[in-house]
Amino acid sequence: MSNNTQSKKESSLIAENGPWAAVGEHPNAITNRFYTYERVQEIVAFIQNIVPAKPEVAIICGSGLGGLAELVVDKVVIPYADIPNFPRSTVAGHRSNLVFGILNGISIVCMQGRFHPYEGYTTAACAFPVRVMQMLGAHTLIVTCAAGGVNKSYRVGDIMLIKDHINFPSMAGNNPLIGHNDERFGKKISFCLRPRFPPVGHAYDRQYASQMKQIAAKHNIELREGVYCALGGPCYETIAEINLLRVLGIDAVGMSIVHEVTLGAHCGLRMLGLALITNKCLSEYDSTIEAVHEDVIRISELKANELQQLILDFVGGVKTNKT
Ligand SMILES: O=P(O)(O)O[C@@H]1C[C@H](O)[C@@H](CO)O1
Ligand SMILES: Nc1nc2[nH]cnc2c(=O)[nH]1
Repeated sequence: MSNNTQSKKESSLIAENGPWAAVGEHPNAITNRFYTYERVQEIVAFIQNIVPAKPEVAIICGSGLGGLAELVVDKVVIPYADIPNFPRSTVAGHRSNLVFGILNGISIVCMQGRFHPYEGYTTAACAFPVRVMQMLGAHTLIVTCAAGGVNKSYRVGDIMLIKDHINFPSMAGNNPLIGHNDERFGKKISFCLRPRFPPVGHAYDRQYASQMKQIAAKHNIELREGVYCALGGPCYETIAEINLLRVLGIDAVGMSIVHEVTLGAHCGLRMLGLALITNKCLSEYDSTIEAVHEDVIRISELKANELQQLILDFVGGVKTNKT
């Protein structure tokens, strides 16, 4: 290859990938480049060809919680593997399907299986389906997950309404919005397109939270309310880490949600978060009980009905809100 051809090849790489593409770069710098607006549009167009109906509510199912999709009627299931450039879930308890249909009278899209940074995906790649679902028409996002109970009063099987989160990966410089800020993502609000510095202080919608509390009370389901924090995983926490999280006022710990909610806030979605406490976090050195993923899935499946009931009723209420 001539020097000229080589340098042309390098400059096109740089144009597409940024200044360090030809020489390698720090992994934290690899963020939102692959799922460009155009690539997301292609994925949206592919899906709309199969499912023309607009979903109003998007739901992301956590570990062992994908059974919710069984309640969807007039269902269209698109395996992630069939969608160009869509990642695959590689974790037990996460199927890899995008499910469309009607839930309690409202048009929904449900991710049966999410992506986690510990699977090797960037936070931007993990969360980009949020943008896909918003561009398909969703105005509301429900995120669910399995989590460890950090709060000592929490019991296995409790459901926690997520009031707020601590995004540890972002605090360490790993946020899905790092990189080019494409203002075409999301809808225009007042005079401002999606901002470079999106506020996330009210990412979890307070009105949705109070509706969820009423629904839980109606079903006699005790609902906790607390702060979720995401760590990178895939290790569960050390005892010292749990003790640290407790000092910080964190109630539940997991490995997901925060990057999805970040993109959801960026594209103007109203959001609700529910965490199922699948295990108590260890805080004594003489305890022999460790968190294991098999228990996480077992408890999720055991408690899925309660969570599904809450979501079913909530989705019905979203419909009422819209009319
Ligand atoms: O996808 P979620 O957050 O529900 O899954 C949690 C976090 C890890 O993926 C896994 C650990 O057991 O469960
Ligand atoms: N990080 C983390 N994620 C979880 N997901 C389910 N349980 C746990 C836990 O104890 N820690």
